[in-house]
Amino acid sequence: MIKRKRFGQHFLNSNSIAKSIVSEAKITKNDVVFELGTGLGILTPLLCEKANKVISVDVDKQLIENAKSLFSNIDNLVLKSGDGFKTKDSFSIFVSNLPYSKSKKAIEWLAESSFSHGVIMVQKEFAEKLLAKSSKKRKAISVIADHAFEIKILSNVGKNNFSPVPKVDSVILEIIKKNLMNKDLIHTINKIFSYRRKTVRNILKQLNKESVIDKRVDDLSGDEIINLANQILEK
Ligand SMILES: C[S@@+](CC[C@H](N)C(=O)[O-])C[C@H]1O[C@@H](n2cnc3c(N)ncnc32)[C@H](O)[C@@H]1O
Repeated sequence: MIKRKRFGQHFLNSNSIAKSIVSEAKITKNDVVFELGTGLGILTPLLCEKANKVISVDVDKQLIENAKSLFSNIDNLVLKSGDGFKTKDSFSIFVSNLPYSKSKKAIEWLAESSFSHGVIMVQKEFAEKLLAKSSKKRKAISVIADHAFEIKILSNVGKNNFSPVPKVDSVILEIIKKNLMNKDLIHTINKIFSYRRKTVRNILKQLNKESVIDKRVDDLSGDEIINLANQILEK
């Protein structure tokens, strides 16, 4: 099977890590689990054992065909090929070893989606960005993630647990939904960070609004950035 780099196809090869991801997801028989990226299906049957229903999507048709024949005897599994970020399905728990190039998109999409909690595997550097506390390291995605979720590091995963071996190590995170965000708010937070050297007064002036605050974006707390974004969005 050809592994396609552009789809982030580094498959987990450790059954014990797969088991611990599924156990950390705290799935009950009332839950609908959404798995983004079926891959070779290391997590999929384990999720089905715990859940009422599992919807597993992979952008790679070949992988879905493969999973359909492997898991034809599992009756609470729905396999779909396509872009998982375009799903209209509702779910209570999200589980994914994310394709790393789509991590930012995944966090923004999850911030807009209504669900209870999830377990995700991300590149170590991306996890550090999400959890960055100092304003220098903080990015728009750190503020979005902090507003949308409570995030806990569950464990570190070395690169040798994947085939083919990627260049980077990974981290497993628990994400618990705190606030539902909309597209406009997410877009505005990203916009604010494109002006990070400017003061609040100057940012708002540019948008025909007023403020007496002379602090720069880097000097604002996460909550202050959310408030500023909401002020910008006010009609
Ligand atoms: C890091 S692999 C993980 C696969 C498997 N869950 C595992 O743990 O080994 C990421 C998977 O996501 C799939 N993928 C990439 N972009 C996607 C998208 N937009 N929607 C659904 N699946 C996607 C890739 O084809 C790949 O199978």
